[in-house]
Amino acid sequence: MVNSQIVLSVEKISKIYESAESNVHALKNICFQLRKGEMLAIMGTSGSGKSTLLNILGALDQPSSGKIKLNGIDSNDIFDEPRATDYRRENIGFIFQNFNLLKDLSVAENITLPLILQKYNSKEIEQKVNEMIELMGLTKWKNHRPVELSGGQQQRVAIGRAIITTPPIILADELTGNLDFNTSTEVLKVLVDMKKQFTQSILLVTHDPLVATYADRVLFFHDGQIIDEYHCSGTGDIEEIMGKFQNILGKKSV
Ligand SMILES: Nc1ncnc2c1ncn2[C@@H]1O[C@H](COP(=O)(O)OP(=O)(O)OP(=O)(O)O)[C@@H](O)[C@H]1O
Repeated sequence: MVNSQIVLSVEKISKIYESAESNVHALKNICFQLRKGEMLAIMGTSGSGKSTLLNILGALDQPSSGKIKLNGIDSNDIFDEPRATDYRRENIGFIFQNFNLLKDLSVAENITLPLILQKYNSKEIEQKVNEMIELMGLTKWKNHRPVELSGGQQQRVAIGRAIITTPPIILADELTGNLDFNTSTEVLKVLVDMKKQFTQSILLVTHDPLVATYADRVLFFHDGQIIDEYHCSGTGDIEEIMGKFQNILGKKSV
């Protein structure tokens, strides 16, 4: 359930990439909020600023102006190392298109890592990891290495790893980009189940309207701005989302 608590507040974020030849205004006064338990999808044309936004939310890059507040922490305080690394570890779970699992570690060990980094004790670690592996339907694969798993199974491991510490926010970048339709559907259902079970807040960037139908809300980006919004409450209409996306694609050629 989405509740009224605001987890992430993006306040007038702008980003200008400066170079000798020209300046690129990649984000222009972006404002939005994410509530606890909400899944928000960001869709947009190529070059509309999605990766720039993800980098800023993940404390990998600084905005030129504006600020973000995550779980009450003001972003102005977090962009310098080593604080940024601690901030990421404590507040953000990442899910990537290419899974980014550690290839020499087993499924269980990959899921364990964030708990070790956050200094959970060994009893808690064992219990949490076993529970997560069961929830993800990966019990049979617990001691296998990622290379022995299908793409969908690997992405389930990545979801388990991102959510195991129930961070304030999960950032997902094209999480179905390497998966076929059926596997994407299976992975998205797992993600939605996890979201409900842990009241987890998730922001995902996607080109895939199927992904957006599972979100609670979609923000459409074009040329560094939010130009449309769609409330789907987890049962979005793929035709309607496609229609809005086509509209943005049309704007691109104007
Ligand atoms: N490091 C950089 N230096 C200069 N310009 C950049 C840099 N990174 C991105 N840009 C520019 O900023 C704008 C937004 O880029 P961004 O990568 O955020 O878009 P995107 O929506 O993620 O695109 P795509 O869907 O193609 O990945 C683009 O015009 C891009 O060329």
